[in-house]
Amino acid sequence: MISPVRLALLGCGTVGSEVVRLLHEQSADLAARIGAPLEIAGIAVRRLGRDRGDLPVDEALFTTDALGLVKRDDVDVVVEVVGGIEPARGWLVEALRAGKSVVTANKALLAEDGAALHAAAAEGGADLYYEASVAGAIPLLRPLRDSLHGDRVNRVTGIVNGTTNFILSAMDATGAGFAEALEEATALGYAEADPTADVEGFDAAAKAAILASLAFHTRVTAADVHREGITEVTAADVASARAMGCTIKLLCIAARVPDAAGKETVNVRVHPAMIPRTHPLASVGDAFNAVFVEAEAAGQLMFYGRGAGGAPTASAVLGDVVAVARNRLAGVRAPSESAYADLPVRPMGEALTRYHVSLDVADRPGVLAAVAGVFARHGVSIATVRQGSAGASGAGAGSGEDAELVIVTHTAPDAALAATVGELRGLDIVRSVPSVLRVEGGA
Ligand SMILES: NC(=O)C1=CN([C@@H]2O[C@H](COP(=O)(O)OP(=O)(O)OC[C@H]3O[C@@H](n4cnc5c(N)ncnc54)[C@H](OP(=O)(O)O)[C@@H]3O)[C@@H](O)[C@H]2O)C=CC1
Ligand SMILES: N[C@@H](CC=O)C(=O)O
Repeated sequence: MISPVRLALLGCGTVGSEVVRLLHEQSADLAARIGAPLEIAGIAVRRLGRDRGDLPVDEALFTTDALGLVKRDDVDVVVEVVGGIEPARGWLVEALRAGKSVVTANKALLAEDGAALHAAAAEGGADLYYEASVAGAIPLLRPLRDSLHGDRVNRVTGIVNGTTNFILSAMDATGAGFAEALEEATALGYAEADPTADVEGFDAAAKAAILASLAFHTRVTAADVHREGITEVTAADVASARAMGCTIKLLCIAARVPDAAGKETVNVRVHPAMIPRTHPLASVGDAFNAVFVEAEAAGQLMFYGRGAGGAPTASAVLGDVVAVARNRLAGVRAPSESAYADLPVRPMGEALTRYHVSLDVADRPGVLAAVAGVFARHGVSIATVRQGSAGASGAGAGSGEDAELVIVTHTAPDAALAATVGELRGLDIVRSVPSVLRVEGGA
């Protein structure tokens, strides 16, 4: 009789409870695929006695001693779906050093200190799998880690946060403002009680760091990622994007870029951006995720699906569990990730992109020339200018004394645009600068 592969499940919340359910419902298939049954050795949670609905699991398996569970001799594989940096890092380093393979969905930890986990895995000869940490159910990390290993990935552009995509899609569809769309996302259970990590871009920045590290065989941490959230995106921005044939998405962008001396660097950023409605990512609505990968030989690839939620994320977790269990039975471990490139991370000020700038200005002769002069002084070339009456946010809206200028630039360094906007804000002819948005993807 083949001995079971025994799992320590750390966490039994949104994702963990679905892992338990799938392990139960698919136990026969999983055993057939692995060549041995999977068994839950224990489940670590924060509080015992909590109502866990009709979860098909023996209450006696629950413990609050996660580290004790990890250290048990009868545990082969550790599945971590708790989240956060500590104590998760301590548990996983302990498991990996002891030769127990780890499956985790913990993007925050991987983005902050993935190097410590990889080092512990190498030391213990264990596997470290984390497909669920980026874009939930979408098979994305293993294609980057395995299938595209013969190619050279140059750029990854993604919508990797479901909550913000739901909010921006709702704003685009209904004309709602940010607060109203967030309220809807909360009512539907997409946004958490504290939505800060999602709406301020922290969640997407962690995913961007993981994607960039894998795509470019280097180490990028969350601290290396330029991050802006969507809280400043207004209904007026969304309407303006629409008028240009664009929509606004929170994008995660990781790209190889040469520096001035031609040396390769990486630029990794998360921010809202206008993209043309014809772009493959523009039609990604609701809480879906999608990631667009550009590789030298493969060309353009698109990965699409559910990036959040208990069951979709548990699907990715179990896929990893099957892989590490098979490796364990075969007595092998996946080759370690090749972070050989050690590419410098480019400062955001040097990132090149286009901009959509809206200005409320005094409507009198010479103003357009003065504004254009500021852009020219900072080396930012203007592509188009549209003038209308001052927007709803403009100080002189409806007075006939002010006008709204919407300027779209050619590609320019971020620092040059920031200096331009800084100088514009100091001019008495400029009443306000209600919005500055980046424009991506050929609009
Ligand atoms: N939810 C999602 O859609 C996705 C989540 N993820 C990632 O998956 C992980 C889990 O997320 P999610 O399921 O939503 O989180 P939840 O908050 O729903 O669940 C967390 C679980 O961890 C347990 N826990 C918390 N602290 C401790 C502790 N100190 N010791 C032992 N157990 C503890 C909680 O116990 P108790 O039940 O007693 O409260 C709970 O069971 C995170 O890393 C998240 O980023 C990744 C992709 C999508
Ligand atoms: N909060 C995240 C879910 C997990 O990654 C999201 O909204 O995408």
